Amino acid sequence: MNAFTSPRRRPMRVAIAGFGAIGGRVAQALDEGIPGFELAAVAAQDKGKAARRMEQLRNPVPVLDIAELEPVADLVIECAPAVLLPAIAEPFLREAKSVVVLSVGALLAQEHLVALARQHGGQIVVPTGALLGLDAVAAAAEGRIESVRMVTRKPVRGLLGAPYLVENNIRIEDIREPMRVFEGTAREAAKGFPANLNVAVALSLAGIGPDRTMLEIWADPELQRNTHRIEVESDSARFSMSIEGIPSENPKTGRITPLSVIACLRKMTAPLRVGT
Ligand SMILES: NC(=O)C1=CN([C@@H]2O[C@H](COP(=O)(O)OP(=O)(O)OC[C@H]3O[C@@H](n4cnc5c(N)ncnc54)[C@H](OP(=O)(O)O)[C@@H]3O)[C@@H](O)[C@H]2O)C=CC1
Ligand SMILES: O=C([O-])CC(=O)C(=O)O
Repeated sequence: MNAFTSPRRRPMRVAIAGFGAIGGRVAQALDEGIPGFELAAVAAQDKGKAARRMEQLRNPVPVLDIAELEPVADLVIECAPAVLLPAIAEPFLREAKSVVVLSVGALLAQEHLVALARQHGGQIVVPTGALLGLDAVAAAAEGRIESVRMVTRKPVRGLLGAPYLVENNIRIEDIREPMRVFEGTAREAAKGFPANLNVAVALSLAGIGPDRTMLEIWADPELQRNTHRIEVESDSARFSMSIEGIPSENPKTGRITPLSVIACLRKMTAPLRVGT
């Protein structure tokens, strides 16, 4: 028996930083009940809007500022704009608590967070999110991986406003055919597409790192789903996998993303854990 699975353990108090497409759905699941966890508080920018959304929960919790979350929670789920990651994560990591990170791309520019977790005994958890197969990639990385390539295709509205497109004057609003808008490493993609390609960074952290994980991004005017296709070549296996995610209320974010967070929470306390 461990601290998480002990039946006598009091529920982990969860704070959700960001009450949008991901945070709202995870809050709903916690409100309906995930064994071993209880929702303690959320943070949002527009507190009035968040308070109205909160009315839909059976057991409403306070809407706080990010700085007020740590004292009331044992674990925080970061699902806010990427720039807020340090403000959300640092107080929890300093207290040896866990931080579930969705703005994974921001971790590359904030490497001190991993050092902070190591120093204080906290933990940063990156769920598979909108992707798939990170278990196989992590297993292959215990041997030798030669290459990891991902091709992402998104509907135009899922890419609009990305800094890389703006800075390079790449117009996709009126395209009539699929257009390749980016080719490069996961690290470069994280900078150029901070709200669209967290998955590429998650893939890179599970495997061979952000400078060797290669990525193509296509804008496709006919497409309805966020599509990621991954090819891995390693000394234990060659595998390819793809996922066609249905966009959520936020067209940049797939519906499966909050479900991945919910599954991740369940796995933390489950008496039977399946998958690495
Ligand atoms: N790892 C993965 O697989 C994926 C990761 N993501 C990433 O997850 C993150 C969240 O995505 P998503 O839920 O779709 O985003 P949304 O835009 O739907 O929600 C973001 C939330 O953050 C809140 N917020 C903004 N500023 C502040 C602030 N200063 N203090 C507190 N809250 C604030 C917003 O509040 P308000 O509404 O009041 O403005 C909103 O509730 C993004 O970084 C996204 O890129 C997305 C998809 C997949
Ligand atoms: O939903 C997706 O396809 C992935 C996504 O937005 C991200 O990685 O940020």
